[in-house]
This record gives sequence, structure tokens and C-alpha cells, in this order.
Amino acid sequence: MQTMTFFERFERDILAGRKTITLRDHSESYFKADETVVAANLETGISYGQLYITDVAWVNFDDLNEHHARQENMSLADLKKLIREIYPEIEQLYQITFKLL
Ligand SMILES: CC(=O)Nc1ccn([C@@H]2O[C@H](CO)[C@@H](O)[C@H]2O)c(=O)n1
Repeated sequence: MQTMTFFERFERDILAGRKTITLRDHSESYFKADETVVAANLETGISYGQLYITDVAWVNFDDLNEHHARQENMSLADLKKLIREIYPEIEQLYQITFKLL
């Protein structure tokens, strides 16, 4: 099974079902819908659950909206700021929607 890493600070939201999407760059666009992956902390490598990917889609940074923000459990302003910290340049983001198993 493939592993999807997340920053440690998102573990609680993922395990509570409050964070149900992640936005990545093309380097992680190999994740596909209908796959189950292991969720793990980027910093510690410790895995903590399995995620079933229900959907994947490309989304432009400028098209991010409140719906994306709600699925990330943060405000749209915070989400955009965060993405610009992680991915300073990119325009196209790969949206991965998942369910905690
Ligand atoms: C290698 C690696 O783990 N990278 C990333 C990249 C992104 N994210 C989160 O996805 C959402 C949108 O980018 C936000 O919630 C991010 O913090 C993450 O947790 N980990």
C-alpha cells in the first residue's frame, strides 16, 4: 500500500474526519481515486490510519474557494497562505479527496 504523508499538525483533524482533502503538486499526482493509502506523519514517519481516496482533480490556485477551505478545516485565507508557504510558485494543484477508514 502506498503512503501519503502529512505534516504532523494535521493528524488530529484527519483522525477526527475534519480534514477530507489535501492539495499537492504534480509530484504527488500518482495517487488515484479508488485507492487506499496509509496516512503517516512527514516528520516522524509514524503511520496512524488508512485513507480511501474517493476523488482526484486538478484545481487552479485562483479557483480555491470556501468549499475547499471547509474540507481543509481552515479559512480560505489561511489555506491560500499555507499553500503559498508549501508551494510558492505553482498554479495547478492536485486535489485528493479522502475518507478515513
Ligand atoms: C510531503 C508532504 O507531506 N506534503 C504535504 C503537503 C501538503 N499538506 C497539506 O495539504 C493541504 C494543502 O496543501 C494542507 O492542509 C497542507 O498542509 C501536507 O500535510 N503535507
